[in-house]
Amino acid sequence: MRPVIEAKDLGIEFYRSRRRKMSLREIVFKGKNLAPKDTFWALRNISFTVEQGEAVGLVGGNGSGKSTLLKMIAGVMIPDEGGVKVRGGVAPLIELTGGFLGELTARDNLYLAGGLHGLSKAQMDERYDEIVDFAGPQVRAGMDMAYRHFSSGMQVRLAFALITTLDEPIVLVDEVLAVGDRAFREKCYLRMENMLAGGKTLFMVSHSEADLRRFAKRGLYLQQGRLVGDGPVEEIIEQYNADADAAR
Ligand SMILES: Nc1ncnc2c1ncn2[C@@H]1O[C@H](COP(=O)(O)OP(=O)(O)OP(=O)(O)O)[C@@H](O)[C@H]1O
Repeated sequence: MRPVIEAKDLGIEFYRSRRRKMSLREIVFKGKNLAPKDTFWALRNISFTVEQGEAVGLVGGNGSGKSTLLKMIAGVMIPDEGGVKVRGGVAPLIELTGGFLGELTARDNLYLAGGLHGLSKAQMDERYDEIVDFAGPQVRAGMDMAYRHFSSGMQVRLAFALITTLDEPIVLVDEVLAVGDRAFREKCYLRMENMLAGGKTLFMVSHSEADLRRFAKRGLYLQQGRLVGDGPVEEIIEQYNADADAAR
């Protein structure tokens, strides 16, 4: 079977700071910015494949490139080198805002996001109650409010309820789950287990060993933008912990 995610020599370069303004002298004499390009590779030479139904946990220190990798798989960031092929749609929960628009009501955001993932208004009507029930009574009470007035926990509740209700075969989950309260996290865990049992592919970022052990069979380990580990999740956690201990 062909892999559902196929990253090949993936790389992305970022500016460390905003490009500085050109000086008058540069404009007059050169017409171009003489400052050296202050960039770095947030990710480079990243290659891996994920098969359908796999549960992969991505680990790495702060700033190692985890969220950036998720965004490239989701297609919201474009690599500067190499590429990532994704077969089948992706439902990403990668930022608190979940790509939702702050000025629109939560309800309009749901329909808009559903539409982006190929669901018609009638299909969203059918799923609306299931999504909002899962998100909880506070969210239901706020569905006609501008999304930006939602607390961060409420935002995650709605975004998680939505992405796990879509039909997309690949689900990406960033650390955002940590924002939910305990009762909600437990509901999310059950839903993630059901999704995996149903054959969906899960790609998650987590700093929680318990979560990684519970959901991921395989681990990928990023260190300063390089993929330094790919194997059974238990071994990857050990490798990551050993490096963290050595760095202390
Ligand atoms: N749009 C951007 N422009 C410039 N630099 C960026 C941009 N997005 C991320 N970075 C930088 O790229 C690096 C990787 O960031 P990323 O958010 O992917 O790390 P992470 O592993 O998810 O970190 P954390 O565990 O703290 O969430 C960091 O140095 C970050 O400052």
